[in-house]
Amino acid sequence: MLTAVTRRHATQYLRHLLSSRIFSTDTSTGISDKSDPVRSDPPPIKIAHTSSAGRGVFATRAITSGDTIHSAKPLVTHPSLSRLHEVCYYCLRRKKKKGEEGVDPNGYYFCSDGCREKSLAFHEVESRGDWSVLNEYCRDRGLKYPLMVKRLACMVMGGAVASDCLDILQPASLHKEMLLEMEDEYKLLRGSFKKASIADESMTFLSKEWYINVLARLRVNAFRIELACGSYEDLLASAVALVGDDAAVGNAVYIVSSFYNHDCDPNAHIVWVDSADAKMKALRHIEEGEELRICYIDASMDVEARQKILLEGFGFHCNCLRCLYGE
Ligand SMILES: C[S@@+](CC[C@H](N)C(=O)[O-])C[C@H]1O[C@@H](n2cnc3c(N)ncnc32)[C@H](O)[C@@H]1O
Repeated sequence: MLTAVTRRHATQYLRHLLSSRIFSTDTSTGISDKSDPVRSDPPPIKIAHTSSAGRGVFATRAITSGDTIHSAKPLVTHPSLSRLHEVCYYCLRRKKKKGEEGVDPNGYYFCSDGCREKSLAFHEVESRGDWSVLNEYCRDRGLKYPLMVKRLACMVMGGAVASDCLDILQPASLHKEMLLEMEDEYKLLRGSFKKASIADESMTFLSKEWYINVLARLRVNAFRIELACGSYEDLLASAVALVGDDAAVGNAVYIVSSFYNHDCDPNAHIVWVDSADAKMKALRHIEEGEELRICYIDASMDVEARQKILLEGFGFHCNCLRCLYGE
């Protein structure tokens, strides 16, 4: 539950986001899709309370099927462990050619000087640590969120973001086993920073409570990113990755996109083309005032499977029309 102070803070923060590049309608540095120009400001949405799903995103005017509703830049990204040296360490764009071009001394690839520059704030801190133990821990258990928390902690230490920048997002409710697991992850993370000789003053925010708070928000709000295949080679690489069940290039969290609620028959969806820069698109005609909803899961699953995943992963019983009719 938001307190009065955090609610005021959240409102100010949202205002800031709506006028900032995090919530962007500018495609010049994001995905460029000249055949489908993004409409000019302001974006046709507002965030408001829903009757049964907390806050949600509503259309402020009619939106045509296929329109880009808005573009979105991630606040935090992290490549999948199996793709660490195959995708841009900042925007998750796939490495085009084999070879050393754009690769830093640690073997990480940056697709452009822009991405290298934007990652300076966290990469300087991150490259001081030895993350092999944390990576191994995550790889063994199939975890991805601890890596995003590590990246966020480096961003905070590098001065790129405030330590409470995700507080506005809804957290997952956590059970006891999850909390115990998080305590271990926290110790591992803090220990790795200590070994990297990060000064205690730079880590004052990095408490166990901060770790749990951030991870609880990532659990509900982070997106798993699978890029469209741009070439025959990409297509084959994806097919190979699927054998290892890891087709995702990485994970990312966005602020405004995190306010979209779920429907098993959604009217909007999030699209990535070649990087973590995303677009929200309308799947059908949307009336002014209608709530925009995306599908969090594979919509082709049967109703029981969908209900189970939504309850266990996101903590709610879906009562969309498809679920009500048992479709
Ligand atoms: C990504 S957030 C969406 C924004 C959220 N409603 C908020 O106020 O920040 C996901 C959470 O929203 C709620 N939610 C999303 N879709 C829902 C639905 N169809 N029915 C009930 N709750 C839903 C659940 O609590 C879920 O964990």
